Amino acid sequence: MRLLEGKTVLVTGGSTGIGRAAAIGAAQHGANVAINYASSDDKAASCIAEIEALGQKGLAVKGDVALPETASDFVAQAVDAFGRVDVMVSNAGICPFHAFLDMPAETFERTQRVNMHGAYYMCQAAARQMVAQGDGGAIVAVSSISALVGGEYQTHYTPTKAGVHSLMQSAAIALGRHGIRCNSVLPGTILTEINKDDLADADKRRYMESRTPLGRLGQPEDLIGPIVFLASDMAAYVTGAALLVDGGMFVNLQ
Ligand SMILES: NC(=O)C1=CN([C@@H]2O[C@H](COP(=O)(O)OP(=O)(O)OC[C@H]3O[C@@H](n4cnc5c(N)ncnc54)[C@H](OP(=O)(O)O)[C@@H]3O)[C@@H](O)[C@H]2O)C=CC1
Ligand SMILES: C[C@H](O)[C@@H]1OC(=O)[C@H](O)[C@@H]1O
Repeated sequence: MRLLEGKTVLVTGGSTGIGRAAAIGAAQHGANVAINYASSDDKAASCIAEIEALGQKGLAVKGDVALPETASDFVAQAVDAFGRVDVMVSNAGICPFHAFLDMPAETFERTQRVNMHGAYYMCQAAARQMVAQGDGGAIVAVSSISALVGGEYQTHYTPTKAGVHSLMQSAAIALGRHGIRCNSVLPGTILTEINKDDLADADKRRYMESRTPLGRLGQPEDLIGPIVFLASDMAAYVTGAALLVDGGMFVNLQ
C-alpha cells in the first residue's frame, strides 16, 4: 500500500542519512519530494536521481536552515515546482561531539541555530503554506532519544532535541484547528555521517550495540516506516506524539 500517493513532501537535510532515507521512502510511497541540504551537492543530486527513478518528481534546494529566509525560499520553490505542501519532515541537524567544560561558544550557538532555530523556521514556513491551502497537513520532526536522556559530549545537542520534541507538542496545539498534525520521531543510535567518527571507536560501538535489546544499531531505513506512517492519513488522529525508534535502547536500564 502506498501511503503518500499524490502528496508533496518536503525534507530538510535530505542529502544523507535519515533525511535521505525519508525522502526516498516518501517517493516509494507515491510522493513528489523536495529536499533541502547544506553542502553535499553530489549526494543531493543522487537522492533526486533515486526519487526520479521511482517515477516521482524531485527537487533539491541548497540552503542553511539556521537562516529564516532558507525556510521561506525552500517552501516557495517547492510550491513553484509541485503546487502545494502536504508534509514537512524537519530533519536537518548537527552533533559536533565536545566536552562541556571547554565547549566553544560558537559550537554551542551553531548547534542551537541549526537544530532548534532551523526546525522552528522550517516548520513555521510549512505551516503557513498549509494554513493558506486550507486542507491540513502533517509535520514530522526528527528529534532523538537524546530529548529524554543525556550525553557527556552532547550538552549543546541534547537540549536542541528536547526543544524539537517540545516544539512539536506546542505546534500540535497551535495548528490542530487547521487540521495540521505535528509529531516527532526519536531515533536511537543510527549509523550515519553524524556519528561516523564517534563510532569508529570499536569499544564505543560495541557498548552502544550492547545497550540495544534488538542487538544492532539502526540504519537510516529504519526510520522510513515511522516517518511515513506519521506523515500519512493512517495517523489521522495522531498529533503531539513522540515515537521512539531505538531498538529498545531507552527502556534498557538493566
Ligand atoms: N544518527 C543518529 O544516531 C541520530 C540522528 N538524529 C537526528 O537525525 C537528523 C539527521 O541526522 P543524520 O541523518 O544522522 O546525519 P547526517 O549527517 O547523515 O545528515 C545530516 C543532514 O543535515 C544536513 N544539514 C546539516 N546542517 C545543515 C544546515 N545548516 N542546513 C541544512 N541542512 C543541513 C546535511 O546536509 P549536507 O550533507 O548537505 O551538509 C545532511 O543532509 C539530525 O537532526 C540528528 O540530530 C537523531 C537521533 C539519532
Ligand atoms: C549523534 C549520536 O550518535 C546520535 O544522535 C543522537 O541524537 C543520539 O544521541 C545518537 O546516539
